[in-house]
Amino acid sequence: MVLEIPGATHLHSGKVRDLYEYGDHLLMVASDRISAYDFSLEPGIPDKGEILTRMSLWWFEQLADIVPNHVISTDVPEQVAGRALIVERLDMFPVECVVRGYLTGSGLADYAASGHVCGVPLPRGLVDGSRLPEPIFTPATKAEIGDHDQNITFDHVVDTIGAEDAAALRDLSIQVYRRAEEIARERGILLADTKFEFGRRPDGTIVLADEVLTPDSSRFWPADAWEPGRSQPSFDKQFVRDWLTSPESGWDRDIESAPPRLPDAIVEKTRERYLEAYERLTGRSW
Ligand SMILES: N#Cc1c(N)ncnc1-c1cnn(Cc2cccc(F)c2)c1
Repeated sequence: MVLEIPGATHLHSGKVRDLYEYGDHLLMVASDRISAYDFSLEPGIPDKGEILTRMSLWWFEQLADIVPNHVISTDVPEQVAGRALIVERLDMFPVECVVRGYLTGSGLADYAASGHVCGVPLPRGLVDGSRLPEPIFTPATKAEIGDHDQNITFDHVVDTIGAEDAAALRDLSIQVYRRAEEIARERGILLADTKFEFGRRPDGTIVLADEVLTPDSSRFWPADAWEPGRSQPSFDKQFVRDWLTSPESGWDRDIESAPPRLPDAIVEKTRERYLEAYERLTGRSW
């Protein structure tokens, strides 16, 4: 459901966020929607959009010394107060800048098939959840709605945007990941991987855009439950995943039907996990 927002023209909707033209700028709106197993679930998680917007803002502040960002203002229309940002309109690079510090998901699948991820060779013997010797840049192409991003090689990025910008995005992405991973780990959260989007200003400056380092753009794992060799619990989505895959939900993931509505208890526990992630990372109380 696209909101009618005075002064804003709807541009694009993702699974959990919406983008609007807003004068000379853009309005990026985070919904309370949550997605799992490639479905947008019902109901939304109360305050999720605001919690993740505040988290993203906090990260932009922590990273401002190493990379400029696109945030212009938080003075947004009343309808989306707290869960939207006015951002600078940039010329976006058509690359999902993924950095992985741990091996799982599509990275693990590529590694199992080839010993490489996005053309990057990895040591033998790694398992689900293994920490990588060094964080790796594993870019992807932006998928169409409903499709998965496609992992690509660095050379493909060079062919797409040129060698200078490709190297700049790689180096910036890894530098930002390293800083964020250390901050999160000190607070008991493992930043397994994350996805950045960058754009360019008319003067050529490369700017960190989109949302950053939220549980929607990253894998957040509780550090005290980390155990390589199996699937790691998600910091924020594990209650949802466990309920959906339990007999109680009656959902059969294999027949690709839409999942049932989440029970209130699961919604509330999930809201508390987003709050816990926000308060632990930022040190700020909600
Ligand atoms: N951020 C940013 C941005 C910018 N600062 N300038 C120009 N374009 C974008 C832009 C275009 N698509 N997206 C992804 C996106 C974000 C939010 C909600 C969505 F539905 C989809 C980002």
